[in-house]
Formats: sequence, structure tokens, C-alpha cells
Amino acid sequence: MSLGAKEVKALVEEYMSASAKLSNQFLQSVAECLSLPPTTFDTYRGGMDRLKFIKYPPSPADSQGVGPHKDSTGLFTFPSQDNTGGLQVLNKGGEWIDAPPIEGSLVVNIQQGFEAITGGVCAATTHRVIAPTSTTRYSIPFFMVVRLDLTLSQLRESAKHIVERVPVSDNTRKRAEDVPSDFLSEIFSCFGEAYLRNRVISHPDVGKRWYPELYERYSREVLK
Ligand SMILES: O=C(O)CCC(=O)C(=O)O
Ligand SMILES: [Fe+2]
Repeated sequence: MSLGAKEVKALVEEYMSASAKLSNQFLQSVAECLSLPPTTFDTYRGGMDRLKFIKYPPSPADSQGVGPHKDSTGLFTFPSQDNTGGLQVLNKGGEWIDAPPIEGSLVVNIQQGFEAITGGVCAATTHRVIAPTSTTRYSIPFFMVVRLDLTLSQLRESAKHIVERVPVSDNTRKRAEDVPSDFLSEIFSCFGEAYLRNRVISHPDVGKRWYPELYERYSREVLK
């Protein structure tokens, strides 16, 4: 089936709005699982969710698909994938386990933003994708984002508050600043600035052209 640009746009908007609704409900369920009021995390929610379309062409064995990483800029990722397989997550024992598509179910990755908001109580998911060897793999992850005007001090306050209230053993408690993330540096006024820096630095040709002063400044600054 081939679709025109207008139909694709409508379909993507429908998918994103359904995913946003689902992810808001999920966020409330997670709060309840942590014995917190369902709306605890609602104020951290941002309005600039992202949908990514990824194509993995067949590649020689052991080629890189996506290397081990944690998703950084938001709360949760809902990666929708076709039936090829290849998505893996690192378990607590340090072993990679498959996260295959299962009919009627969803895979959810915790992002570093949620790890920081919960003071490390909910650790971000380390995951990777093994490149397919004989078929093309398609996936469409939905990234649920944090609000861009969230400041580091608000984040610390939240982490403190949540870590105090969530009934977990002391050794799983961490403060927000213990969570490794580019987004928690003192040099940013808010999360949105950290996000912009990441984009400007990661795409230098675009950064230099459209944000020349910021590119200069961000290239000089060292993250603490
Ligand atoms: O392709 C996938 O299933 C996951 C991709 C991924 O981890 C990412 O885009 O951050
Ligand atoms: Fe990812």
C-alpha cells in the first residue's frame, strides 16, 4: 500500500496522539506501582513527544544495529517493532536478553529523565539492537518527553521527595545528581537548554549554520 504525504501525516498524528494518551495512563500506573498518588509525575510531562522511523537493512553478521545505550531525553520509550527481532535489554545480572515483539503487548524502556525524577528508584533501561542478517527490520519507537522548562533544582526537589516516599530499601536510593546524564549539568538553565545543546553539538553542520553563537559556546563548555 502506498500513501500520499497528507495521509501519512494524518496517520502519524493519530498514532502520536494515541501513544501520548497511552503513555500518560502508563505514567499514572507507574506512580501507583510506586505507592504514590497517580498524578505524582504529571507535572513533569512535556508536549514535544517524538516518533522515530528506523530501517535496519540486512547486514553482515555482527554488524552494529544500535549499540548499547539508554534513552536520555524523556520518561519512557515505547518501541514498536516488526517481527524480525533484534531488540535486547540488559538485565540486572548483566546478561543481554531478547525483547521480541509479542502480539498484544508493549515493550517499555525507562529513560534517563524518569531515572532522574525518581532519584534512581526506576533505573533507565540499557538496550541495543542486533542488526538483521537476512531481512530488513523496521521499528517505530515513541519517545515520551519531559517538559523542557524543568530546572535542575526542581528535579532535585522531586527526586528527594520521591526517594523519601517510595518504600524501597536504602541501597537502591540515589540522588538525582548520581544519575549519569548530560542533562543534569549546572551549566544549563533548564532541561530544554540541555536538549538544545545536545542537538547543536551532535549535528555540528546544522548547529554552526543556525545557532553559530550557541555552537561556539557549547563547544567550549565542559559538562560538569
Ligand atoms: O529499533 C529499536 O527497536 C530501538 C531503537 C532505539 O533504541 C532508539 O532509537 O533509541
Ligand atoms: Fe534506544
